[in-house]
Amino acid sequence: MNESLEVLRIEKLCKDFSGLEILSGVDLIVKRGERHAVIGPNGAGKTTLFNIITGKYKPSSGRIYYRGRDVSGLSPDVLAQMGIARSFQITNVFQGLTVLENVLAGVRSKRGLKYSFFRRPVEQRELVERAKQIIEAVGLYDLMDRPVTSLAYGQQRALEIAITLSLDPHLILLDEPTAGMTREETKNVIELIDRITRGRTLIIIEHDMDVVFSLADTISVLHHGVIIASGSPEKIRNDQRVKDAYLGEE
Ligand SMILES: Nc1ncnc2c1ncn2[C@@H]1O[C@H](COP(=O)(O)OP(=O)(O)OP(=O)(O)O)[C@@H](O)[C@H]1O
Repeated sequence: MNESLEVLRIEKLCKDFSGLEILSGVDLIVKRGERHAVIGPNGAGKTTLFNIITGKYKPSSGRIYYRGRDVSGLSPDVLAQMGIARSFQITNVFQGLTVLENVLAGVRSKRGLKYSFFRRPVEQRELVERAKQIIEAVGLYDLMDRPVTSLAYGQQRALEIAITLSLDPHLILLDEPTAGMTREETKNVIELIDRITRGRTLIIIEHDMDVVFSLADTISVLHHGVIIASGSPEKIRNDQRVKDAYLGEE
């Protein structure tokens, strides 16, 4: 395999909480441009895996390589600056600010600028333009001067994706982006994710198998703390261990 195509390589990753082992030797490779879904039963450790990749938790043992560099145990800030972005939960954004102000805050933080720090007007204009482009891409252009609190649920999720994109990431991690959505909203947000993350690498945790099998080109199945299968949707659908452990008769 060509190493340069690997965005993420996880080797023998273990994590325990107070002696209770949640991840027991996860091996995972995510290639550039992949739409990679991580699936598995409730409590399998999917979110824990995300928390380790994004630096929120440190691994108990094992290594994580991002674009060829060992990033095991680095802080969330450093990893974000390196281009690993996790979708924001709307509860973490500035509720009183407008859509534009929130996305602008992301664009500024990517450039290492603080929220209230005024640059030369020309730079300021360039940042605002970039923020507007992203807002347009997620379909919120007409709402950009609205406060976050006035947005409908689906629109708030679109804003989360916009803020994630404002960090200009190489690797995007989305934890159940369709949770709590209606069928129609789910369809729209999946179409949106597919469109606006093209050319970037995506890892998604998702319980909705319709979403997984329509969006992902690679699926890894986490079960009892290890990846029991990884491959194309076709391969996963026909994998006997996966059927036994998780997909059942679906
Ligand atoms: N900070 C923590 N301290 C102690 N235990 C934790 C912590 N974070 C997660 N766990 C435990 O790790 C296990 C795996 O949780 P995790 O949220 O990673 O699973 P998941 O696969 O994302 O589940 P779900 O599909 O239900 O979201 C659970 O038993 C959970 O209680």
